[in-house]
Amino acid sequence: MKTGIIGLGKMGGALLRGMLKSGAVAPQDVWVYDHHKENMAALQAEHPGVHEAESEEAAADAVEALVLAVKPHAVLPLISALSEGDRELPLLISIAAAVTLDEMEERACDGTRIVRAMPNTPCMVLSGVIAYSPGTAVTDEDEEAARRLLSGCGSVFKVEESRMNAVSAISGCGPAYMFTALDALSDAGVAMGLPRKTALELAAGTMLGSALMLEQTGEHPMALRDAVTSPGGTTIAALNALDECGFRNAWIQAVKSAVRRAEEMEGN
Ligand SMILES: NC(=O)C1=CN([C@@H]2O[C@H](COP(=O)(O)OP(=O)(O)OC[C@H]3O[C@@H](n4cnc5c(N)ncnc54)[C@H](OP(=O)(O)O)[C@@H]3O)[C@@H](O)[C@H]2O)C=CC1
Ligand SMILES: O=C(O)[C@@H]1CCC=N1
Repeated sequence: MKTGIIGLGKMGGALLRGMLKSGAVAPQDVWVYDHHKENMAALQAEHPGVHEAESEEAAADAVEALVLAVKPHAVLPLISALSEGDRELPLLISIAAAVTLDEMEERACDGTRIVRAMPNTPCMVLSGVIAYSPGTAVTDEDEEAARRLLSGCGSVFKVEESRMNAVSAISGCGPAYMFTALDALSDAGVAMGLPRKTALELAAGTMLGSALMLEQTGEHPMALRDAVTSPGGTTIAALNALDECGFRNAWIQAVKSAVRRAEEMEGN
């Protein structure tokens, strides 16, 4: 399917690279547009054949599906601009946090098909998590097309739009929590005398392995945790210290803060 993307920043770049790497789209079927020429040049160097559109409108005219990967405050003005002259738009996939389907549909011509999605940066390595909600004009065929495109980059989940801020706070922002946890754990290793590189490799390998183990065994995380925790041993001492430092509460407060921030951003 001919696919476009407007905004080739951190998330748009990660998503498109994932789609290209997985073969969900072929380079010659891709049109990109970003204010920053260097973003397009970098992508074209990696994936020769990708077309550089002359403008946002040109990208929209060239494709069957168009991903809007601009910052949240830029999404509605972009949809208004694209809709000028009653242009019939391709299937739009917006990945902006805190911009609702209602707001987007209001800016577009009647019948514009819009999917709201929330990906995360691991899409770049085909291990993303992508949630989506279809807008009112989206057909089953559109939904299937969007799923096909996105599923090249990772696991795709359909969610109620009312859940999108919570999803965003878990999986959209989640890589930032994981990287912070990895840095903290490797710092701890360095504090205990390990070389930085070794500490980070141990921490990252452990995070990856634990996530795979959870996925592949289907066990509850606490059952898997118990298997590590020897009575009177070292793990329970560490877990006790995490509890004393408010570890679980810190995660809950982090997610609540992200949701609150998304609510503040909505309508702005
Ligand atoms: N980063 C992430 O992990 C995630 C981000 N998102 C969402 O993805 C969207 C993009 O985020 P992110 O990639 O981090 O942001 P970036 O700022 O890295 O990327 C946005 C890019 O789009 C460009 N741009 C803005 N407006 C236009 C326009 N009208 N035409 C062409 N290019 C334009 C920007 O240029 P300029 O800087 O000049 O405006 C910039 O290069 C946001 O809405 C965010 O909520 C969703 C999930 C995860
Ligand atoms: O920080 C943000 O607002 C965006 C949305 C989810 C991840 N990054």
